[in-house]
Amino acid sequence: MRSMGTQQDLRVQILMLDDGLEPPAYATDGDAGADLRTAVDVVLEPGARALVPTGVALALPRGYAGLVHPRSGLAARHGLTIVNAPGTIDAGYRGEIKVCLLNTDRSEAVRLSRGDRIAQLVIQRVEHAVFAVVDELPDSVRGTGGFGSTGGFGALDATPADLRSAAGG
Ligand SMILES: O=c1ccn([C@H]2C[C@H](O)[C@@H](COP(=O)(O)OP(=O)(O)OP(=O)(O)O)O2)c(=O)[nH]1
Ligand SMILES: [Mg+2]
Repeated sequence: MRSMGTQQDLRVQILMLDDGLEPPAYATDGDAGADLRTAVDVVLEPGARALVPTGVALALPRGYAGLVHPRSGLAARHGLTIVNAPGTIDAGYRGEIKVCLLNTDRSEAVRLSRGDRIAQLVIQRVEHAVFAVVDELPDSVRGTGGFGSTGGFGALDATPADLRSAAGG
């Protein structure tokens, strides 16, 4: 069932730069992402990428961002992903949303036709920080540990060869 919107839904103005395409829409009620369509036919050879126009421009309210995520079905079936996933659409951006698609499949080309749903736009609230430079940060349980410090993948200073031999390879 396609969502018709409720009173709580955020109103976002969109401009269709390509009248022949369907506007972004949530495929079923409650979906997080509204599907974006390609405005052009595209063939992506194995390993190739392309910046694909969607024919859509937005005016997001300040305090929101649009995140352009891959679609999991295309990813699982064809290896199609987005190079900069998730792409960030700033509230102040009024240009066309474009999607930097990448075919990660090693042997098959991905063929997309104008109007195909290629990505999904998740609109989220975002904080705008005021960065306060300090001399010392407050303590925390994690501290400075990162990059696998909680275990499972070897230590940060391990070489790729160490990691392979730890993995039995
Ligand atoms: O997948 C994306 C990512 C970004 N954009 C548009 C909207 C966004 O507001 C603008 C800038 O994106 P970003 O900040 O990620 O790119 P940048 O390389 O930092 O460019 P800029 O210097 O314009 O900020 O480009 C897209 O159309 N698709
Ligand atoms: Mg930027």
